[in-house]
Amino acid sequence: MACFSVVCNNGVFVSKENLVIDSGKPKSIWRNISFSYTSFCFPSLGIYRYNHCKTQNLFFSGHNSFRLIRNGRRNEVPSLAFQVCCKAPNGLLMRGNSGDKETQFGRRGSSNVRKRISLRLRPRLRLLAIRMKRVSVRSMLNGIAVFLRKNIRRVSLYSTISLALGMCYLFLKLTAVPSPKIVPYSEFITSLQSSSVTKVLLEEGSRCIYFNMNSKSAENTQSEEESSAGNDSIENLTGMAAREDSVVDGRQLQKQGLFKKISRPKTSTSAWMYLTRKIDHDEKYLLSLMREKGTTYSSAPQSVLMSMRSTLITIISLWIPLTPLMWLLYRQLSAANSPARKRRPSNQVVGFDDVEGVDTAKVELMEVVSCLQGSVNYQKLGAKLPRGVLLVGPPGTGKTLLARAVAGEAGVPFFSVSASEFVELFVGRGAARIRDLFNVARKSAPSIIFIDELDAVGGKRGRSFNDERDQTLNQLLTEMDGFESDMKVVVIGATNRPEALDPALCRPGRFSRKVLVGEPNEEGRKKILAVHLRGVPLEEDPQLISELVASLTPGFVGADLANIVNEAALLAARRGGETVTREDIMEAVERAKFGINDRQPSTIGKELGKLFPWVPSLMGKSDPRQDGLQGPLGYQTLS
Ligand SMILES: Nc1ncnc2c1ncn2[C@@H]1O[C@H](COP(=O)(O)OP(=O)(O)OP(=O)(O)O)[C@@H](O)[C@H]1O
Repeated sequence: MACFSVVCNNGVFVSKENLVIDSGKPKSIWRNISFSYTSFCFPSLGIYRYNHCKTQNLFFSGHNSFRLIRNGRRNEVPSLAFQVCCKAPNGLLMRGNSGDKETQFGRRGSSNVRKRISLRLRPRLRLLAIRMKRVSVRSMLNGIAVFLRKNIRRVSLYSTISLALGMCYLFLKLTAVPSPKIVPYSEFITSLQSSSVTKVLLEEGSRCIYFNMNSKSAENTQSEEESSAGNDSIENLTGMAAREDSVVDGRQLQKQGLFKKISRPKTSTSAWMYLTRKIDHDEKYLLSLMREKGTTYSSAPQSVLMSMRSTLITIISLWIPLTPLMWLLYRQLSAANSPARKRRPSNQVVGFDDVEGVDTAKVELMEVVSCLQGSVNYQKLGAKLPRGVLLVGPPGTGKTLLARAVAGEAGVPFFSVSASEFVELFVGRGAARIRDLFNVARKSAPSIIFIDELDAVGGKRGRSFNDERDQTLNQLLTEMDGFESDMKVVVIGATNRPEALDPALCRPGRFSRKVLVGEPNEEGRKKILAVHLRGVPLEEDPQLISELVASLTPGFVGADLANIVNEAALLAARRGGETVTREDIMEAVERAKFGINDRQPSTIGKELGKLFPWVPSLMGKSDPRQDGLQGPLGYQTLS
């Protein structure tokens, strides 16, 4: 066993297989040692942590050392980095890192923090280095090519957007000119009055007034500005200095050239040095003042470049907040978001064999299947294929399953939607989706459209102020009318609330065929249970179990029975069994009937006791007279 890191004078060392802590003290002192924190790093698996390792992992090895068998894979070689921290009963903290020069006892310092950071960092870097070694340029290029091929549309869209943004940025950068200094209007007037303004430009179509001052005044203004900047700087520097002092200091510092960094460049490339905004109704005075002082003034339109610049900036600043909104809108409106999910016949795994206990409904739907497949020549007698079949019944009776079975048996494209998917935020979107769905179905005829929970859009009109829902329903009615007589598209709707449907939807020519999918009787329940028990490994004969459960579950629908079987399998898995036993099934029935509780003896036990008084095992009793005959359901019977 090779040791690759030996830590310390009095300490901890690591081997490939396990961790050995050499306390350097007699065994008796460290007997109750327990690990408070241990972490390992395995190169291929990332970092593994075994927190609060129990003492059962700790073995004495030799006179004065302990061994922690690590739980990782045997063939893994732990990296150098790991940490052990254990507390001895006498309160001393023993801490050791694989890279430590020495193990510390009862001492925590800043070096510990550094060590801990390096301890975390080192394995990650090592891992990164290992991964980098595996990376080859060719495989990377291949990966990129595959990615590009798969996402060509997205990539081209994103690159166009980035290119456009890049061009905008370049344009803004190239056309950027140093902006003139903005001054208050009052300052402009004062400068005019003191005849320091040399040239004025009034921009047409805006309130901007550009002006230049003679160099002396400009310098004065600049120095004033600089000294005020100096003040700010000094205030920043000292933070405590009085205002007046700081002005003096600022000037001194300015003289010393310390403000070179913050002072404006003296030579401006801009044609105009100052900018102010016009005040309304003051034009008369302004013009007379300029005339009086002999100032050169003119007016000019905004330059094309500048107007382009400002338009671009406006557009970009508008689009930045608008983009997420537009994206949301696009997602809402996109046809890719259409609720029609086309399922190919090959994907269908449900057939009529999987639906039991609803024989009448099955017969009705089988006829539709035969018509779709063309095995019944209904046209010869002038009959028409029913356009819509409405499956009505309580929840969980198998309406959806029946529709899927129809599609599976007919072997035609099946478009399954939930009516709630047509309920949209935007008026007209639900109707558009209906139109879209029917268009696709028509193109793939013969086909089946299944609309689950039809009452979500098919409710009576005019009862609410929801215009969008009424529009959606109108569209559905129109689409169902719009089928040509030889168009082999069947719409199957399912609802639990037929009374809530709009009468127009149920009239002949639309959902003309109404099929009741009711609660199954005992025979039906037995058959449904047999379907669901098909794939479950049972300890006993599935038929016996089906009969037993069917007799105990009056009023249960297919979904309840499927749930019982699933619960029983889960219970069996929980106790680690290989097969599902009768007890599991009984407990699952009890859970389905009465919920999960701890009552003893169990309620179902009592019920079973009433039904089968000769059954002692299920009532939790052990009857000494157990030498009876086997009953028909596999229970002990008394002779
Ligand atoms: N007659 C049945 N035969 C076999 N399994 C059934 C039957 N009825 C229901 N099930 C089981 O119950 C599950 C749910 O049934 P399904 O979704 O078809 O009920 P539903 O009548 O459409 O309910 P809802 O009205 O609430 O939509 C099915 O996936 C199936 O496992």
